Amino acid sequence: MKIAIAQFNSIVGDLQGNTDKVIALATEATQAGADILLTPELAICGYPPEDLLLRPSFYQGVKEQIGRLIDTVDGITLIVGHPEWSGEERYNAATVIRDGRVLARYQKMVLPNNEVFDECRYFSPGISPCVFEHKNRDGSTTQIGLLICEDIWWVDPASEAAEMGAELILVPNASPFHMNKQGVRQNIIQQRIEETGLPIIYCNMVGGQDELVFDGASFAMNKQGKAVAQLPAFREELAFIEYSNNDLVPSIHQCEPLSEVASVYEALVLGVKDYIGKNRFPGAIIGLSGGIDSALTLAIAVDALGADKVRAVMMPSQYTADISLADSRDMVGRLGVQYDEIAIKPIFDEFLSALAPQFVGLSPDTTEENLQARIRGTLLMALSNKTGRLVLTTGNKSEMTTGYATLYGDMAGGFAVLKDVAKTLVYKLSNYRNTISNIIPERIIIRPPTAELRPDQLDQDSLPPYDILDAIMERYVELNQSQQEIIAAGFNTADVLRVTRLLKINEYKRRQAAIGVRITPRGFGKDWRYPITNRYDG
Ligand SMILES: Nc1ncnc2c1ncn2[C@@H]1O[C@H](COP(=O)(O)OP(=O)(O)OC[C@H]2O[C@@H]([n+]3cccc(C(=O)O)c3)[C@H](O)[C@@H]2O)[C@@H](O)[C@H]1O
Ligand SMILES: Nc1ncnc2c1ncn2[C@@H]1O[C@H](COP(=O)(O)OP(=O)(O)OP(=O)(O)O)[C@@H](O)[C@H]1O
Repeated sequence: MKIAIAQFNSIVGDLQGNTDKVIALATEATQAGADILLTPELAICGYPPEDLLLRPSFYQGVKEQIGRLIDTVDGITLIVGHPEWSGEERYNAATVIRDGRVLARYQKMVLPNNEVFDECRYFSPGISPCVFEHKNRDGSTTQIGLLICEDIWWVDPASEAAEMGAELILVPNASPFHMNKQGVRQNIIQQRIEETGLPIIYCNMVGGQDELVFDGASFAMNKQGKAVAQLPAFREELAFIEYSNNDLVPSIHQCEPLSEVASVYEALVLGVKDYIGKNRFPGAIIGLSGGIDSALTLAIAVDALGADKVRAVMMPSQYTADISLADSRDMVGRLGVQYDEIAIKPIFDEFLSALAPQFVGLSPDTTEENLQARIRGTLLMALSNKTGRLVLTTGNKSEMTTGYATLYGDMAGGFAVLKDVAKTLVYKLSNYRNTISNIIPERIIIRPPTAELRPDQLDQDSLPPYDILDAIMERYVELNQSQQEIIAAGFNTADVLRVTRLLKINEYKRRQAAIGVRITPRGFGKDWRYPITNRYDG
């Protein structure tokens, strides 16, 4: 038996387009001699469809596409995921289609409702395992167990399928990327294999969907828990795996895993590519400052979209150092992107003179700093309106944590590329990208970070050193540790209180921030729901 795994990039809500893709993949797999085609979770509607799942008409559209698949797909057993409205209940389902009829339908039994998942809002859990019979070409049969994504993270669904006689388990998935996720998945599958003694094929979707990036990286493991196939991460692939003598046979698909920094870089590139592409923007615009955040954002945008779709704008003020201008020119020269320089001093001076009567007797403070950031934001948004291109914001996770960014200033824009990337990781990613080709000038990487909003300003004057800030942030935000636990781990009390206080008082900024790619187990997106009005310290 030859099983095809289609790790493909669906678009949420594009019922017809996704179904067209499944039909094309089924044709290709049939021509290659495959007996079964396994596609990802909810392949027909994309994942996560969120509140589209509350609309009855959505299910009607899905039903029509399933009808098309039943009528069209021929000569192969197709396993396809879709939402199902049955009686009073909605399910996360997968249907097995063969020769113009439905062979089996499975309703996901374990619904994830943590991290970025909220499937209990939409679906009821299924109650029956699904094992269907596959007729082999030699007349023998194989019993196949079908589970969906979260099911395989728990003991019972796989064990129940095994008890019902399954000889092989197939799992469609929509499992989003975060750092170190693939190792976790492989361990989980190995545990299920140990418990059931059955080989497992894990087919994951690939592509960006708003803040989530799905990395694909589908794989298959034999009865010994040994990988017999490993598909690539972050790109589509149709792969074939043989099942014979009651086990999966080693295949030619053996992709080496990416390093952690490479996988984060690829996730950011795919996240930008799909957000811009799937939302049909003609390109992107970035404010380029000569600092590392905008330099890395520019590199990612060019890798995602191509140089011809990216435009960089340098907007010097009286505080802009000569090296900031020189390094910006150097970088755009290396990349070949369209580059403009717009001086903001005349505009800044006009604002200050308009406000002079109101500011009499008041000394300069962050007001003037923020004005500069807001002038830049206004100019970038004007270019966005005129060209249709999306402004990419450049703030990183350390800045999002501490509120070190200006509302309607450098926070103005549609997609925050580095929103979940700590500043220390910004450096690692920049160095990594330069190992592929040297596009970020060295001085941008080694100079101390500065907002250049007043004379001789350095980030480190306002914030703890980034290695300390980032470590406290990870413990508090991602690991849910308390202030006391972080202090007990050896961090300076004043630093811990400062970072956690800044985090708390800047919740309002995060609520108004653009979405961005999630690359950690806990980003400031779907999985971060803190109250703004909040008296809790701890
Ligand atoms: N709880 C709340 N709910 C709703 N709104 C609230 C609020 N608290 C304040 N606000 C509003 O927000 C305003 C303050 O926010 P905002 O105007 O953004 O200004 P603010 O946070 O005071 O200042 C921006 C900070 O970011 C730094 N910065 C700016 C630009 C770039 C960079 C960089 O290096 O990347 C750093 C800058 O040096 C400064 O320290 C208040 O005036 C008030 O109107
Ligand atoms: N002179 C400038 N020209 C164009 N854009 C700018 C300029 N200064 C700041 N920006 C925009 O505002 C963002 C915030 O930058 P700022 O320099 O204040 O802090 P930063 O966090 O150190 O960022 P970076 O490392 O990119 O400089 C920049 O990433 C850039 O997009």
